[in-house]
Amino acid sequence: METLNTILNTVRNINISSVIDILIVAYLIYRMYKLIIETRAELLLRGIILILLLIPISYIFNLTMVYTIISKTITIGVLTLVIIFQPEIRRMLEHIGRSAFSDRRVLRDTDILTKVVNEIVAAMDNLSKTKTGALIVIEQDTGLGDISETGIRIDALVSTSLLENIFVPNTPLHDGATIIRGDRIMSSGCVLPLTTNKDISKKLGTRHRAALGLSEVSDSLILIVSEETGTISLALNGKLVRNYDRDRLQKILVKILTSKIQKKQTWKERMDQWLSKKDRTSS
Ligand SMILES: Nc1ncnc2c1ncn2[C@@H]1O[C@H](COP(=O)(O)OP(=O)(O)OP(=O)(O)O)[C@@H](O)[C@H]1O
Repeated sequence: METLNTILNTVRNINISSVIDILIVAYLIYRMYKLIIETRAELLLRGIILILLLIPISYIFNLTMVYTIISKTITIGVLTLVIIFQPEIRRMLEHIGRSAFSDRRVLRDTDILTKVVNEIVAAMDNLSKTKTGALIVIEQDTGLGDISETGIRIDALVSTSLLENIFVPNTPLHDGATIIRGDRIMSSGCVLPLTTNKDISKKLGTRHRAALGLSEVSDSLILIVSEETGTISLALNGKLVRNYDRDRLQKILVKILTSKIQKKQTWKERMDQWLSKKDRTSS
């Protein structure tokens, strides 16, 4: 009866700020869940949930030793979690920042986007045919200013011939990654963070590990040409997909980058686009 009264009292005390409070916490938990699921943190999270479940169980069944150990180590546990989940927490905060503020790094014009993609894809295709190792990063919402500073500043319009030139073996810029922001090549010879994922194939060398590493801590699209096989791969959100041919690469890049544009368009921009399309078809 007492429990029922407590529940009723709590329900009676719910006001608009409690609802907002609950919604914010639910949203944060949901984002955290989405980021953790299918990552190396997923198994860890299951283990933690299991340990947390042991607290009420040990309390109910009077398992004094288990209860004392778990409840006493929980504070250290929280600190350890922050350290272990650091990349995931970082990604979550960046996601929240991204949804809150619009960014101008991403291409907003579909015509320019198509042109930039065409130039990149043609370069990737040629580099693949000549088995020239290459690492190209297309920056999205996560700013890569710090990584760009590890290389040599270029600041030139994206073009197939320039990209091909950059990766000519034994030239000063060929080592490391080339970073593209919008329709410009920002810099080349940049050093990317290597992945710490122990599950990836031993056959993959540092170029692919560097691509995966950056894709784990940013939303960039990272393209790789293998020097050994000429294979084209794409790293995105901590995953590496291999064996792209020219057509598939073109399609996937346009698809991902266009969806970014659409997400970022304001209602006014969408309306203007719709009206201009309508004008074109009626004239
Ligand atoms: N941290 C890094 N950031 C950027 N580029 C890197 C990094 N580490 C290595 N690279 C690039 O990768 C090259 C070495 O590639 P390696 O042969 O080890 O990789 P791989 O994944 O086996 O690729 P490939 O199939 O082309 O041989 C280096 O010469 C350098 O250009």
